[in-house]
Amino acid sequence: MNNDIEKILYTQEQVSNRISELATTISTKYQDEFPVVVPVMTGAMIFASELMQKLDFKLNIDYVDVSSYEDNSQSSGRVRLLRDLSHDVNGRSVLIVEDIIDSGHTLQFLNNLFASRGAKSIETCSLLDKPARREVDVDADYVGFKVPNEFIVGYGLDYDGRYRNMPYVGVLKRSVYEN
Ligand SMILES: O=P(O)(O)OC[C@H]1O[C@H](OP(=O)(O)OP(=O)(O)O)[C@H](O)[C@@H]1O
Ligand code: HPA
Repeated sequence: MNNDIEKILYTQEQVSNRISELATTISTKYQDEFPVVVPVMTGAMIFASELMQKLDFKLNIDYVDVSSYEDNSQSSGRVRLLRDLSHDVNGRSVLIVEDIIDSGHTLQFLNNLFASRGAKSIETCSLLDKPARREVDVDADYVGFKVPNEFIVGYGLDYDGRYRNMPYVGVLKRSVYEN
């Protein structure tokens, strides 16, 4: 285990098994929908690539890149769209794929954006949910795991651009970000 990690919350095997369960649930729901699936870069890329391979229905893959964490561990509440969709979502079902819902600002911003463009339905699948930190009233429709109010890294989640490629979900030691 990486020295900066306090503890492992979910191993690679546990995460992969949960992703399979999520994919089965979502596949039942989306058989006739032909949705646009929208991973939110950069954090969701590792989870989304595994999830999307297990989704068993017709879909388009797109992505957005947004940013709200300017000082690396605190949400600014101001979400910036760094890369927009290439698909028109007017009249389409949209499935947002996130790595984590924390304050909820990112998800609220994306829900509003896609609703304003006339999406037929908007749902979210997030690998992790940290409900203790919610600042706005949004929730994911499909959640892999609820996590405690700690700073989480691995499986796509970063601190200062690092740890995204760790093949497990872990808690970052406070000493790494509290100085
Ligand atoms: O619910 P919130 O408080 O908005 O936090 C969740 C968002 O924050 C992180 O993204 P970040 O902006 O750090 O970019 P990244 O995906 O490139 O790490 C994470 O990947 C989510 O998209
Ligand atoms: O706990 C977290 N870890 C990494 N990125 C995040 N973005 C929001 N919350 C987190």
